[in-house]
Order: sequence, then structure tokens, then C-alpha cells
Amino acid sequence: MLSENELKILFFLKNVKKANSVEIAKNTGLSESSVLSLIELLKEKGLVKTEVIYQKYYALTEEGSRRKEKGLPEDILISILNGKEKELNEIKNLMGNDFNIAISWAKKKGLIEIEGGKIIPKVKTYTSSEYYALNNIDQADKNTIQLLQRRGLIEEKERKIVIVELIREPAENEIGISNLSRDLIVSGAWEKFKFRKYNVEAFPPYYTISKKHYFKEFLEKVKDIMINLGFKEINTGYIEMEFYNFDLLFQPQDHPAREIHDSFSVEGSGKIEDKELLNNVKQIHEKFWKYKWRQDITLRLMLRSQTTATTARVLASKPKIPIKTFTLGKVFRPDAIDATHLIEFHQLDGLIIDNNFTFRDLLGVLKEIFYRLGIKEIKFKPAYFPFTEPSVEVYGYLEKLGWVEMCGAGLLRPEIMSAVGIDSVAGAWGMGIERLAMSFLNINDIRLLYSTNIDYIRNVKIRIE
Ligand SMILES: N[C@@H](Cc1ccccc1)C(=O)O
Repeated sequence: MLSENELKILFFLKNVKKANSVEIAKNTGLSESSVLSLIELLKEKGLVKTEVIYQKYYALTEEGSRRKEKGLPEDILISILNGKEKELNEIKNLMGNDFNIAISWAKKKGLIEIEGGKIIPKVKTYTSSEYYALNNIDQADKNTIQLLQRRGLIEEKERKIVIVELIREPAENEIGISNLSRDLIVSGAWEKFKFRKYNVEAFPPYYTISKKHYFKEFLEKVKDIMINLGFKEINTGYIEMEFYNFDLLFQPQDHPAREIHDSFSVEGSGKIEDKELLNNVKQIHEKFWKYKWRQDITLRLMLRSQTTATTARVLASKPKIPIKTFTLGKVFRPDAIDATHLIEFHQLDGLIIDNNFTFRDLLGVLKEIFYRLGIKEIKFKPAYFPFTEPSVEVYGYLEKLGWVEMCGAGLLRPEIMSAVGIDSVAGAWGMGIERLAMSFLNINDIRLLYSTNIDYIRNVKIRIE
């Protein structure tokens, strides 16, 4: 008796008479390996005959697949340069392992010149023929194929292809049916067919249950905690003016205090409507830091390096006191990526402004937040931040790592409060989220928080209560 899958193949062959196993798989929706075993069954039943051929084809190597996704090193180099000269060293830091390959191919292809430690691009944009070919190997010409092989991006492989030819159509009584319909009963045709037996031991298909990515779930948990504590969520954009990221937070323009961390700059500049605020900040910087404050610097764009920039925007928005806000979002800082460092990561910043708010209140709030995050033991240590006085660092006790620095906090400086014209007390804090998540989710490599490996995400056992 013929199974439904055998019938699928026969039905397809009835129209085309002859087809290879790959085409059959494509047209029937069966996998190539089940087509191959079904063909054997059909052959035994004398319905088809087969012929085996071996076909050469090109498959992407592991590196090839990576390049197909991300681009060839020289393509990336040209896009980083974006038509402008850059220092060799700068590019080397950005490109890491791909640097040498990128330079050597870009030189060979006449895309760049190197002079006095600088890379001079000869083109503004570039997409290599190798890149096109990786995405469309079947259409690549011989030279490109050879080039891809030499670069180790593809390799020649051989596959077995079975050509199947229909030699006889099945008789009605060979066709097993699993559905007895009204028509079959009424017409009496059911007598001609055989009934297929149910296989009660067959495995059901495996369906994965969809779920949220565990890191996203963690971020939502943190937000819930803040909302339950009565904080209002505020979000602002990733591209920020230096004004909110630095100046309004009393970080002087040309001073190491501005560089408590590095940041990425963005081309172009922004605009600030509140001229009075702008002037207040200028006056305060010039009076207390004693330097010539520049408006062009304050308007420059950057990728925000701390979510305290959002706190700064809340302060500048003439909020109605008392107020409790938080923001949870990405920040960006240049760094070498490894198991504990990323160049974009999340911070949670909070702000409380209230007339009778004290430093002790702030410590209490932080203790409560950490308690709800599952960190029952914390320690405070005096610290320095350009925007708070007094300032503390909060250390949390994590079972695996011991005491870990988790949060910076303090009362916002009077220089900031007077610039925004708020006559009250403000407590503020900022904490990194990834490290917390790693401990919470029991993950050792920060990069796993952003894993897009679907098998890993499906199978990893992570529970967030
Ligand atoms: N923004 C600081 C943390 C901080 C925020 C608010 C007050 C004090 C400290 C950081 O990134 O390190």
C-alpha cells in the first residue's frame, strides 16, 4: 500500500514523468533525505526507476557565510572610511582581525593608497564582486568562483542526485486512504481502496513554543520593579547633544571630568530653544570651572554615553515637583568587546526631586530597588561623579562574583539645580544592567545576552520569576 508521502511523489511525477530528487523535494515539500528513502520504496513496488548521478557544486565555507552576512573586509573598510582619509591605527582598532586582509585586498584592488600612516580612499563606496557572488553563487562567473576559492570563501563539494522516472501509475487498490469521506461511502468507491492503519507510536511533530528573549524579559522585569515603586518611565533618543550628555550635568568641555568615559561622536549638530538655560549653563561653567565655554561644542551630536542624559532632559523640562522618573535604555561607549564588555549596553537612571529629600532617603530607595532585584546585601562607598555631591557607589553581593560595583548615585549638585531653576533637592543614580542580568540569568559571557542563535535561545534554561 502506498503512503501519503509516496503518493505526493507519484502525483508530482505524473505530470513531469522524470525529475531529480532535489526537484522532487522542492515540489513536494518533503526533505531531501525522506525523498531518497521514499524513492527506494517506490522502486521496490515497481513504480519508478532511478539513475544516480554525482554533481559538483560550490558551498560557502564557514568564513564564506560570515562574509556573506557581514560583507567582505575591504567593503567594510571602504564604508568605514566613507570617502575620508583616516589613520591606519584608528582603523586597525576598529577592524581588529580583519584589518590586514582588508588593507591587502583594498590595496590590490586599487581602492586605497597608504601614505604616512594614513589610508587614503580612492572610492567613496564599494561592493566587491565577491560579495555579490557569495549571495548568488549559481550565477557567478568562472574568475569570480576561482577568486572565492582562493580566498577560502567557498569550497567545491559533490552531491548525489537521483533521477527518478515514473514507469507505471499505481492501481487504485494500491492507494491507501486515511480519510473516509461522505462521497466515498455514498458512491461505494470505498470498497476499491485499502484503509491505512493508524500508527499510534508515531512521534508528533515538534513545535517550539514562542517566548520572549530572556534579556528582553529581564529588562521588562526591571521596568516593572521601577513602575511598582511609583516611578514614571521617560525615554529619549540615542543620538544626543553634548549639552544633555555632559554640559548640563556640569561636566566641563575641556577637562578630564568629561572623559569619565569615552564616547562616539555623530556628524552634525543640534539646537536648543531654551536660550536662558543655555546661558545659565555657560555662566556656571565659566564661573566655577574657569574656562571659555563654547556653544558649538555643546551642540555637537554624539551617541549618548550615559542615560543620565535623559535625566538631564527631565531636569531641563521644568518638571512639576515632586517627581520620580526613571529611564532604561542603551548607551554607547567605545571599548574592546569581550566576555564582560560591549560597546552598547543598557543603563537604568533614576531621578527623585522632592523638597525634603535627603541623602539617606536616596540610600534607602537604592536599597529597596536592589532588594527587589534580588540583591539583598549592598554596601555604599564614597565616590566621585561630576554631577553629584555627595556621591556614592553601590556594591551588591553576588553569589558567584562577590562584591560587585553596580551603581553610581548622589544628590545633584547645586550648580545643576540652579541652571535649570529648580529650588529643591534631587537624588539621581545610574546603574549598568548587563552585569546584573548576567548574574540574574547565570550567564558568564555578556555576549550571550544578545545571542541570536535560535537553538541556544530555545533550549537555554533560564527562568525569570
Ligand atoms: N552616569 C553615571 C552613573 C551616575 C548616574 C547618576 C548619578 C550618579 C552617577 C555612570 O555612567 O557611571
